[in-house]
Amino acid sequence: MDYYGLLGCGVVVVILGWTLIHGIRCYNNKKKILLPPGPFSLPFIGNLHNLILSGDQPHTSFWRLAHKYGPIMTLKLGHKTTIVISSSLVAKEAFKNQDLALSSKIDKDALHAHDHNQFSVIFLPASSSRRKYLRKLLHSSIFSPNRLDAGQHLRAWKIEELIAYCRYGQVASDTLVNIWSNTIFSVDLVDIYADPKLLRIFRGFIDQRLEQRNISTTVRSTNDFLDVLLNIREEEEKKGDAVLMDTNQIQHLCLDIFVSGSDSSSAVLEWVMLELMKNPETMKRAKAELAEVVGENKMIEEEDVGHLTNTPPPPPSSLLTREAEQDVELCGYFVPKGSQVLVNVWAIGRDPDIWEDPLAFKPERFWDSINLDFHDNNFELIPFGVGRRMCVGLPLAIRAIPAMLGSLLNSFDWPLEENIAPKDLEEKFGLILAKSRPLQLVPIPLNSRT
Ligand code: HEM
Repeated sequence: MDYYGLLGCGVVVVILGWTLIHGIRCYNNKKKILLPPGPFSLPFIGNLHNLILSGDQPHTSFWRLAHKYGPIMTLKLGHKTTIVISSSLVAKEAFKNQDLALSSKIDKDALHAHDHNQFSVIFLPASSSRRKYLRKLLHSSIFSPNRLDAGQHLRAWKIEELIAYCRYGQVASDTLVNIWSNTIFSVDLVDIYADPKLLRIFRGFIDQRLEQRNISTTVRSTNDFLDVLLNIREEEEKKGDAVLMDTNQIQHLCLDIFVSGSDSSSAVLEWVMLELMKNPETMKRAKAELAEVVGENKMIEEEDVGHLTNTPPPPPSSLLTREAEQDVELCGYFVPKGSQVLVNVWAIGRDPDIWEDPLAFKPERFWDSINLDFHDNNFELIPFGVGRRMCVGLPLAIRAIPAMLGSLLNSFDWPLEENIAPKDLEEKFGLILAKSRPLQLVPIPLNSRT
């Protein structure tokens, strides 16, 4: 075949190929799969009226609507298409098979202030190489078993301080903030935590540490998370690599850890204490176990935690919030690119098909699985999230929170507050459900028993 013959064949092949691909696309479009079912939506406001009129918190409204429309439903929140997942089976289907496509976070304008969206492990797209790098670093440099062991004395010391003061409530959440701030910077942060300009505060710590390191290049006495990050930066500089771990990145990473770690942990502690107050038998059993395993009036070490069955942290999460990075087919329905995907963790944790007597506080329901499996195969229990976005602080949370709770129970009697008002049981909506008003209890030191 001559040159022109070959060229002609090539053109025909290209045209046929294009026609075939175009034909397949058209066929797929016609085969159109539908969005999940959901209530009729109004122009502009979508289904916001369904949520507002119910008078409930968003997670409870979603739960009620799911009874009518099923475990995967579509709502329009304003103009935004929102897919709400309310069962462990659909969550499993979504995150076992489509995790990457569903692992981006919902973009919010507020995140663009100080470019937090560009540096945050929480808000960078799941496929971003910077995010992968940061997540790996958090696993290996702050939440690895060795690192956590190394920082254990520090956390124990903070709990001792708490027990010493014990003005419970305010102090408990302050202690948790200080545990994280000591892990990162080796200083207490709580007095300034209320300041909204946390990034600026972190900057001050970083500059101060850099100065100390300049004065003495050999001594790295704190060896906390900040030192680890500055060491990484030094390595990058030495190798002449592009410096990823610059001061800006360090500030944003610290902000992520503070925001994620502090509220969630203090919420758990408050809810467990409240539940124990409401369930005196369970409180009695927990205290008896602590006295037997550790000895009355002693602090609980993190290594004791694995031997205790009565003090599991109940999950205070409400919703996991994700955004579909591409079109996805889920349980036979269409989840369009750009839609927000909400997983109602609250509803899954209260599903009567999974949990017997789901609203009762029964730590004994976990006795068969002392080491609660919060990991990926167990979609019935996902307070720490799932897949690529799963809580990176989990290994710390499941050691530090029970140690703190156990120490409080083992050092004090907590007289039953007879007038727990209905308001005390109310939730304040957020991705982590806090109490609507702080729990105030009066501890009685054990050695003051008559
Ligand atoms: C009982 C306490 C805690 C609960 C219930 C909790 C829950 C969660 C949840 C639900 C997520 C989102 C997961 C998802 O979207 O799939 C998350 C993410 C995260 N948590 Fe936690 N958390 C707790 C403690 C902590 C602590 C102590 C830290 C650190 C000190 C921490 C750091 C983080 C970070 C950095 C992320 C973002 C992970 C990512 O996007 O890759 N958390 N957590």
